[in-house]
Amino acid sequence: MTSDAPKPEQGRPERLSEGDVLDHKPEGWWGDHGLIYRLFEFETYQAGMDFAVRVAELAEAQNHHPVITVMFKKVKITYSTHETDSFISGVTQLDLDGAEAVNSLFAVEGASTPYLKAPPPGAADQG
Ligand SMILES: C[C@H](O)[C@H](O)[C@H]1CNC2=NC(N)=NC(=O)C2=N1
Repeated sequence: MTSDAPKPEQGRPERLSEGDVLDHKPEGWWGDHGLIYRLFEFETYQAGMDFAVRVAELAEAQNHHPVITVMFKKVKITYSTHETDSFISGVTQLDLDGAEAVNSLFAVEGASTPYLKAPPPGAADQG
């Protein structure tokens, strides 16, 4: 008897379980319902917009594109993978890699752009 369940799509990234996402999500990111996301705060609207542009450049370089929501002095970045091995969108290693890269970008920008609000000391270990 052959199973009629769709076979994992060859060459597409594996959709991770919720548990794997929680275990491996980068510092400061939240994960649920097939998404990971983080809210970044800035001193000005323009600083947030500048950061959003840098995230877009990163996404193009990685060919992996998050949803970028620009608000007043806040930017929300949300990653999920549309084309997974299981035919439905969800979190894959590509999203974890992207989120890690966005964290590095924020850390660097924080160092060089006075308008970015660096996380308060000790905020990192609040997950
Ligand atoms: C053809 C191109 O490589 C694909 O459409 C890429 C583009 N960027 C992407 N971004 C995201 N978030 N998920 C994808 O599955 C995806 N696929």
